[in-house]
Amino acid sequence: MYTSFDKVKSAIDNGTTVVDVVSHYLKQIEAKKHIHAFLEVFEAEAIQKAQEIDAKIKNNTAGKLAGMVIGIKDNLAYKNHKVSAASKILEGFESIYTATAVERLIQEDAIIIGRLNCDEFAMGSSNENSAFGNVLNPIQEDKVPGGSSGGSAAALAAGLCTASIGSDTGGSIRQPASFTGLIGFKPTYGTISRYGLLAYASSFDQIGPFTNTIKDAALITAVMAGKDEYDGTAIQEDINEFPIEKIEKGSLKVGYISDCLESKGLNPEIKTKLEQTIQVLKKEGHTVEPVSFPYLDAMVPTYYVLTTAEASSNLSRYTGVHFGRLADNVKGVEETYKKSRSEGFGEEVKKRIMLGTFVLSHGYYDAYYTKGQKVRRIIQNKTNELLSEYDVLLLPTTPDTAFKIGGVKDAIQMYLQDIFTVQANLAGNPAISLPMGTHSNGLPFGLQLIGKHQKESELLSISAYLMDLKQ
Ligand SMILES: NC(=O)C[C@H](N)C(=O)O
Repeated sequence: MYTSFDKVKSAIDNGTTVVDVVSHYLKQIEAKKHIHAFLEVFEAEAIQKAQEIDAKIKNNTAGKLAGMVIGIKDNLAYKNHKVSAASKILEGFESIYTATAVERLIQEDAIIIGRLNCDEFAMGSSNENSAFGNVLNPIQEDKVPGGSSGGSAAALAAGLCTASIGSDTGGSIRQPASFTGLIGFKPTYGTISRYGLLAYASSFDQIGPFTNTIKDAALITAVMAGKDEYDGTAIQEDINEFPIEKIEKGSLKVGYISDCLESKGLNPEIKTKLEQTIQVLKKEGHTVEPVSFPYLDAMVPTYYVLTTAEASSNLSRYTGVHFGRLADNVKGVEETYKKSRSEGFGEEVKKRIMLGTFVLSHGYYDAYYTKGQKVRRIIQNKTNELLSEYDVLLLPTTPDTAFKIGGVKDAIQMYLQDIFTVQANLAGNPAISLPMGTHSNGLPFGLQLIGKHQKESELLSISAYLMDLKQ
């Protein structure tokens, strides 16, 4: 019912209260409990906030997001609320501060309705790595919703909030958006402050929204974006708006990455949809050309060498002493750390910490970490070179549609989910997954656009245009 902010606002204009809107979502959350999108619902608090915002609306003092009900991924800090990154090691931990992104949403009167399930520390592509149980894809419940922001995708796709927030290190917003038929937007690295985002791989992590409309994606992202004294890697300017401009016929230069289109693992129906999209764009007079990006094979290895290295360092703070869960009956530092970490972290997280420690270790550092950094630079340079000639790059979001729960057992197979999404994180560019098709198996899938650094308006404008062309 309230699938976009415009719909919420028009209901409010016609006499619906924000309390009504929140109550609607709470009922839906209860009815769809079994998909397990939420780890916690802030029921009483959301109703109370809604009452306050109803009063503000009456007094004409409400913020830009009054009436917007948002779920946040469980790796975003929210003062006096639990945050666990879906890990046992942080079970019961309450945050003592609020992430900048969340704070800015609240400042504009968005209502935070709860914390959303995800893969533990954002490591995964199916949400099966959550320590608190997996999430069902609301489109077909025997399928995964994708990951790591699987709860964020499932909650919005099931109609449990107006929008949701996730984080994207290597595709964690775009891949679940593709699997659930949503828009998933990863802005340029640094557009949104990472302060209060539980770090996985700091030079990759970026917060972003899941929405049903481009207008909502632009609005929410702009609210969260802009400089922040708590994150030195954040953009140095204030951002008020990402205006959506009209795209004129024949004005675009689109490069489609032929290596992705020809990739062996790509589902033929996704390939066909991409080819059709290319034809539609050409018919509208745009320049659409194949471009070569010959590093597809290097993408996943480079991503996993570098992100695991960063993760091994970032996750060293979870000792059971400073944060979260302390193992029972332990003596001395070594035993305390060992037992708390062994019991607190899940298998995938442990695997990545070990891999990251290995690639950073003396003797292997140059062979893996330094080499990985060099390849990253080559990928960045090539991406920028292509985007100096084209407005956007067009490629699939995922090789296939959502898979069966438990259906992908092989780690490499799981990592290959990210083959088309990690380019934007390695290069830092903004990228978006747009719900462009439905497969004959009944599942949605997305197409992806990669834009120029800090040109979110341009990317969102082209996205809106492409989604309109589709209809
Ligand atoms: N976090 C992400 O962006 C997802 C990616 N599949 C990973 O496991 O690293």
